[in-house]
Amino acid sequence: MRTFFPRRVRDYKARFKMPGSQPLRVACIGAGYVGGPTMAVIAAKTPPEAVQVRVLDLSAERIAAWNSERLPIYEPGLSELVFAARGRNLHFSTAIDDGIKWADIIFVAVNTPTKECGIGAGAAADLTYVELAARQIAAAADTPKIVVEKSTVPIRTAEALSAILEACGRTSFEILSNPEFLAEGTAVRDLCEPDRVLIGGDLKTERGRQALEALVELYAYWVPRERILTTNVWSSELSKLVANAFLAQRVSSINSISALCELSGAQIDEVARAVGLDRRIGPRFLQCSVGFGGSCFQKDILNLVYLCESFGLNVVADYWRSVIAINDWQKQRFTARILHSLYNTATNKKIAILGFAFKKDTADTRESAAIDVCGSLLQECAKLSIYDPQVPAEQIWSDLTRRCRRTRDELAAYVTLAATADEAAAGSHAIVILTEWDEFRTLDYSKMYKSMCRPAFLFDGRSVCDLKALSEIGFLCYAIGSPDDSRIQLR
Ligand SMILES: NC(=O)C1=CN([C@@H]2O[C@H](COP(=O)(O)OP(=O)(O)OC[C@H]3O[C@@H](n4cnc5c(N)ncnc54)[C@H](O)[C@@H]3O)[C@@H](O)[C@H]2O)C=CC1
Ligand SMILES: O=C(O)[C@H]1O[C@H](OP(=O)(O)OP(=O)(O)OC[C@H]2O[C@@H](n3ccc(=O)[nH]c3=O)[C@H](O)[C@@H]2O)[C@H](O)[C@@H](O)[C@@H]1O
Repeated sequence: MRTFFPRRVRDYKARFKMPGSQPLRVACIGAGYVGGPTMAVIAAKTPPEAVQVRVLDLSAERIAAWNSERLPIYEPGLSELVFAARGRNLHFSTAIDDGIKWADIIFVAVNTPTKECGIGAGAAADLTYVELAARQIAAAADTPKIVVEKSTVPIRTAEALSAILEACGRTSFEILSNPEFLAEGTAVRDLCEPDRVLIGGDLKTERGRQALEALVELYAYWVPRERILTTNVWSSELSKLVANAFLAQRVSSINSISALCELSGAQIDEVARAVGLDRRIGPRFLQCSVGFGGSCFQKDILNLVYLCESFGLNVVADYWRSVIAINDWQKQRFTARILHSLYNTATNKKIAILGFAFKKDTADTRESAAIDVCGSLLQECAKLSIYDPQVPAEQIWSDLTRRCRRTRDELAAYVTLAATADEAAAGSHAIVILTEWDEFRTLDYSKMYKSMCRPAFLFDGRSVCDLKALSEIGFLCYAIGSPDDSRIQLR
């Protein structure tokens, strides 16, 4: 059989124990939320004699953090994995060219944000970083490589990658698509026990099949074979966008119904439970909220919309665009409700913001609903006291200065960062819950109430509170999807 890759790539799993055999060399360009945890799990799940992993990034600061005691991202269970594998078969480095030369398999897990200018601005994916990574690989590689598209990319990006690599490189490349489905906050669990691993490859050529099999073998160390799905490259690329679009669509669907519940007397949790018990629908992703955030849902739907439009499928594009429209509306609706309840003026009123991350168990704030809600309240000249258990202060300042287009000094008159929820609430007119951190479920709300102005309001954007208990304490409450507290002014 003709072989294209070094011997250690073929059947390495069976051979690694043979004297003189070398481990498979895996590199990853991009040490972010995906590259870091994914490589940590590969290293943790494979014997060092069989697999060695290098994570590469342009950012010296990020790499230094991965090599330190304080990792650059917060993810439950991650530090334990990294500390155990680091130096054994997991290495973090800025020596990108070296890493490329060294590797057999190179994952590309760089960022693919929404384009900010030019054709497709505001919708298409910006593939600058992917292309740069491809050019770096082409320039440095001198032996055959398997290049794995891990970043989320538009359909047919592999074709562009292949063209760049083949045109500029001195060796041959095989491109695989292997999109990542981990969710932040549960990344380690998702990677260790994935619902599926999706690998797209060129099934028509022997070389393509060999590359695909090498990656399957790598995952097969810990993922049952039946959960490793192989498809053609285009199906794999598109499946990732579609999976995110479907998830986001569920959140927008339940959020749209939350508005109806508030006006009609139905209770969103009860509706979601009743609907989700139908096995055809299922119970997950039916939690109403102030709006979905995170770096990917909006960007990937926009990407899908752009793709549909470029194929002339405008009705399909409009359908998916409405998922984002509902999300934007939900955030605006929530903020408007706060304002109306506070007698239509928030000027100089202290408001306690509990939670700034886009979901619990992460310090990530990308596209967090909190940024929009806080930004709108600041436009109303409210004084915000923000508490989040994980998000660093610098991140909050950076998000708010960008959102409000004001300097930190200008904002400092209106924003303070609190060290505890109690501190944020003291002297405030209202508590606003924007992230579903577990600790917000068990706060001493009676104590907080005593330290607040009267009437004391609580706006729950995440359904974490027991509204009945809070009402008994004396709070005037509004929770998304719950029938309105008749004591609150609505218009
Ligand atoms: N964040 C998430 O939960 C998920 C993200 N994804 C996708 O994975 C990709 C990466 O996302 P994140 O890890 O969140 O991004 P990130 O922004 O956290 O990390 C990307 C890293 O790539 C580095 N980088 C960019 N160009 C480089 C180059 N040429 N050479 C070396 N390093 C380079 C950046 O310095 C950065 O550290 C995106 O396409 C995203 O859509 C997929 C699933 C989940
Ligand atoms: O491509 C990606 O980046 C990832 O995007 C999401 O993961 P993530 O954004 O980390 O987190 P989710 O748990 O999906 O939550 C996204 C947003 O939806 C919100 N959400 C989620 C579920 C729900 O029922 N209600 C709800 O409002 C969350 O609070 C959060 O703001 C997907 O779940 C991952 O499969 C995917 O890999």
